[in-house]
Amino acid sequence: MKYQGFPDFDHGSAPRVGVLMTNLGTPDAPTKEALKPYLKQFLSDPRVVEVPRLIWWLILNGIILNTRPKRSAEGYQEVWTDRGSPLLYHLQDQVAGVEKRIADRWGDPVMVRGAMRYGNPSIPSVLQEMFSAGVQRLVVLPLYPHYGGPTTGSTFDALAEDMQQRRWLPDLRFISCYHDDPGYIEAVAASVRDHWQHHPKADKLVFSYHGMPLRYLNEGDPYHCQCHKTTRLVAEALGLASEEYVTTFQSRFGREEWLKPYTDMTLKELPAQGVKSLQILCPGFSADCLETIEEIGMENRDYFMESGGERYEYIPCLNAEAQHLDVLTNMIERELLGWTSPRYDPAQTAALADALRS
Ligand SMILES: C=CC1=C(C)c2cc3[nH]c(cc4nc(cc5[nH]c(cc1n2)c(C)c5CCC(=O)O)C(CCC(=O)O)=C4C)c(C)c3C=C
Ligand SMILES: [Fe+2]
Ligand SMILES: [Fe+2]
Repeated sequence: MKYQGFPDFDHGSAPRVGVLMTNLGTPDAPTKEALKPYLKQFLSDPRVVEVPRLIWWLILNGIILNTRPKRSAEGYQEVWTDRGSPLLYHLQDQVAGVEKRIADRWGDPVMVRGAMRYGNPSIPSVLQEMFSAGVQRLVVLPLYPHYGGPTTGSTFDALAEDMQQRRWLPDLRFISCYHDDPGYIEAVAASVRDHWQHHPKADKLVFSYHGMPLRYLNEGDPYHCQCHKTTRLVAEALGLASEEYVTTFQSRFGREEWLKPYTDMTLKELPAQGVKSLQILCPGFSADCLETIEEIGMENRDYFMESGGERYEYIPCLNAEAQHLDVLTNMIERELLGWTSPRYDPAQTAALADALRS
């Protein structure tokens, strides 16, 4: 059978609206055995590594997958919790929070689920669950504020690849970015203001975003511009002058030139320029993960302090903070309009019925 369907579909059953929230992915355990298949899936994606396939296959299987899993597993061990990987439990909390908000306003026809682009729960397995439950209209929200081919673009590929196998396709709405959404900007600014309530302002506020090869920007990826726009809008909301903040790019991988300035190099240079205290945030990540907790919270702290820095504070991601959940829900609700309507409050409906009867 070429196309997968639901032969036992009950014609006439009520169609449902679904919301799928996705993030990048994470290994099932912080071990080199679990890292190897995870990194293989991730790094085999041509959206992530744009290198001719045969050359990359040799490098990936001959070198990277023999060395990187052990090193990455050590990093994951530093951040692993009782609930597993932070990226996964934050996604679970974000989904639960949005689900509750949507259920309160829209009722049962809307089904909210979370999935990971790589690893588990996989996008195909969650789509199968949603379509089996009768979802015929689907809103997809990749939890990346900034559009990037390796992240958002790749998420769309995974959806498309799944749907190429299906007989009955849903209506589809895909939120490709929200880097300048006023609610998101305000939530990021509020997280900084909140931090300033308990810690005096530092010499510099560093906005650190995940990097990508410079080549992707030169070939038209909007990610770099969107990151700079977020920084500008948050800085405006905070009333910062241009010398009070800087945008940097982290998590370089491989030998190619990536977006600059690099976070690690910048932090090593700042103390010599008179910056002794800094606060750093990662607005490109909707949830804390290896790249923020370990790389920014630990590794880069050491670089700054060893180079003469005196105070270093990491401001956490928005995670499942109430304001963030409101922002995500608002974005989704804008997409739901026209597909379904907010349900009536049952008490109000009963009162109206009583009033009509009397
Ligand atoms: C190899 C190239 C990579 C590109 C390009 C890239 C882009 C990119 N990534 C994120 C967000 C995340 N990356 C995460 C982990 C991660 N990223 C890479 C490589 C590239 N990323 C690797 C090899 C890894 C795995 C960890 C490691 O071995 O170092 C994560 C998840 C972290 C977790 O806790 O599980 C996120 C999130 C963005 C936003 C982005 C560019 C737009
Ligand atoms: Fe990455
Ligand atoms: Fe740009």
